Amino acid sequence: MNKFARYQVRVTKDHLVFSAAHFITFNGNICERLHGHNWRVAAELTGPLDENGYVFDFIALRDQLQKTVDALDHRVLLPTLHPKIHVREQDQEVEATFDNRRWVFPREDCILLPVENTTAELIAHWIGQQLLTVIGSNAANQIESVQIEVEENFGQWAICKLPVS
Ligand SMILES: Nc1nc2c(c(=O)[nH]1)N=C([C@H](O)[C@H](O)COP(=O)(O)OP(=O)(O)OP(=O)(O)O)CN2
Repeated sequence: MNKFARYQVRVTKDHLVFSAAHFITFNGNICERLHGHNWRVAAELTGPLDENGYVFDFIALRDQLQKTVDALDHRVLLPTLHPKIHVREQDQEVEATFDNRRWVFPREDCILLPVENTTAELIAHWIGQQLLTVIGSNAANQIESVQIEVEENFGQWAICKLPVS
């Protein structure tokens, strides 16, 4: 075996897609209108081979990623760390405000994400963190990094690579 070889596994599937609504701010004070995308997700893990000759079991990776994707599907994505979009949970509803604009959604239709803006990059970051909490490096695997790719619109991908300590 070549000791300098590096291995990766990558998973992407037609069903690793979530349909969700969001709005972001950009260039300081511009806030988009609420709109939706069919976001496609791919994951890639890097690390040494285990006794099976695996970096990580594709099937376990696919199934874990599917759980996170399903949690986002048919939801409104709201950022809880945005400096100007204020998100408040109230009984059965969630209220979001930005300057003099206000949106109210049923609580169960929303997912509140601890991100500063629901950009594809920060959604990819959050998905990567979710994956790491479950499959993080341990005795059974020695994953070195997790890379999540999120396609917001055809051919428009954001990629977040998280090193595993
Ligand atoms: N690097 C990033 N760039 C942009 C992001 C992002 O998350 N990361 N997001 C946006 C907006 O969300 C924008 O709404 C993207 O929507 P999209 O539908 O792709 O843009 P268009 O309006 O050009 O597409 P239509 O198909 O014409 O609706 C922008 N940039």
